[in-house]
Amino acid sequence: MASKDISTPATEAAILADALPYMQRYAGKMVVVKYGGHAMGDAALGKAFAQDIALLKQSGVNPVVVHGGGPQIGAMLDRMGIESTFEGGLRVTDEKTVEIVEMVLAGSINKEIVALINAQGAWAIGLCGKDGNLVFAEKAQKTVRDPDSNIERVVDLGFVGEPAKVDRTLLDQLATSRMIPVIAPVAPGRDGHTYNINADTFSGAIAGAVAAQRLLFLTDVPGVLDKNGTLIKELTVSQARDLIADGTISGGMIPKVETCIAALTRGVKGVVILNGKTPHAVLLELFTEHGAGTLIVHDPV
Ligand SMILES: Nc1ncnc2c1ncn2[C@@H]1O[C@H](COP(=O)(O)OP(=O)(O)O)[C@@H](O)[C@H]1O
Ligand SMILES: CC(=O)N[C@@H](CCC(=O)OP(=O)(O)O)C(=O)O
Repeated sequence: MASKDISTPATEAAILADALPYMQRYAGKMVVVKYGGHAMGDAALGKAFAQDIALLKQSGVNPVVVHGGGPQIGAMLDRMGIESTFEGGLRVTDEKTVEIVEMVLAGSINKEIVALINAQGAWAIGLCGKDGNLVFAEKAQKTVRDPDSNIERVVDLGFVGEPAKVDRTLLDQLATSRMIPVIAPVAPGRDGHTYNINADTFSGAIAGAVAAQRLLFLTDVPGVLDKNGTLIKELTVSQARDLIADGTISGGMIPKVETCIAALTRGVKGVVILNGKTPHAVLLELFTEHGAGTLIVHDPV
């Protein structure tokens, strides 16, 4: 049965009017939106995302988009017959793999998102860590704890980087212009190599450097789920650490939650993991009372 449209001019006006205090709260502030590879791929959802970003800028907010593309990199590596493995949610990245990663992230996906946003009458500009000295990487040092034996071991992830330095100059300049930065998570190291940085980690570093008002993670699940698959609406830092330690949070959710914790420590005001498959998830989260997903908060003092 088709759903009945119950909106009237009065209810539509009320929705717009209700958005006013939220718009005022975020006006002139930086909001970092991490657009995960799993949230991409559907044309209607992509358009809704682009409309949200364009509307944020139009209303005086300064959105900074950082995107992923893990599944898309995986598909390209498959096509090229290159095997790929993960350790603790991070892709082990050799010389051949980092070339493909840069091509897929800073090439095709970055430009697709820029084009989507610009199709909404906005001015998006595609960047990666290399542009304007935005981000310098250093080789990631990663230890992984085996959940069965509880033994920690050091893993060599190859050309996987951690953001070591973020220079906000370019982002500040763009914030005073009509431009919306769309950033791919690859960055140069001081050693001249290109490094593959997990997009969650990268977005956390950007959000920390600009002291973002909000850091939103758009993914393919409603938020952090408990062992029964039920959404956890609010999670303290210690509860989040416990869920990683007992294996409830695994795979790609690990860097996301670790980034949330680090971002809070760096002074980001609020971090939320939410379902990017909900149309207009960004607008609903920022400009209405219908915020969804998991809000990560400091431990009570
Ligand atoms: N406790 C959990 N709650 C929700 N998702 C989880 C949890 N543990 C692991 N995951 C996995 O994390 C995935 C999201 O991370 P990831 O695949 O990196 O997405 P993205 O591409 O959006 O960054 C989910 O699709 C889910 O499979
Ligand atoms: C080191 C590392 O794992 N890098 C990620 C970068 C892309 C990413 O993080 O994309 P999502 O946000 O869609 O997962 C990768 O190679 O898949």
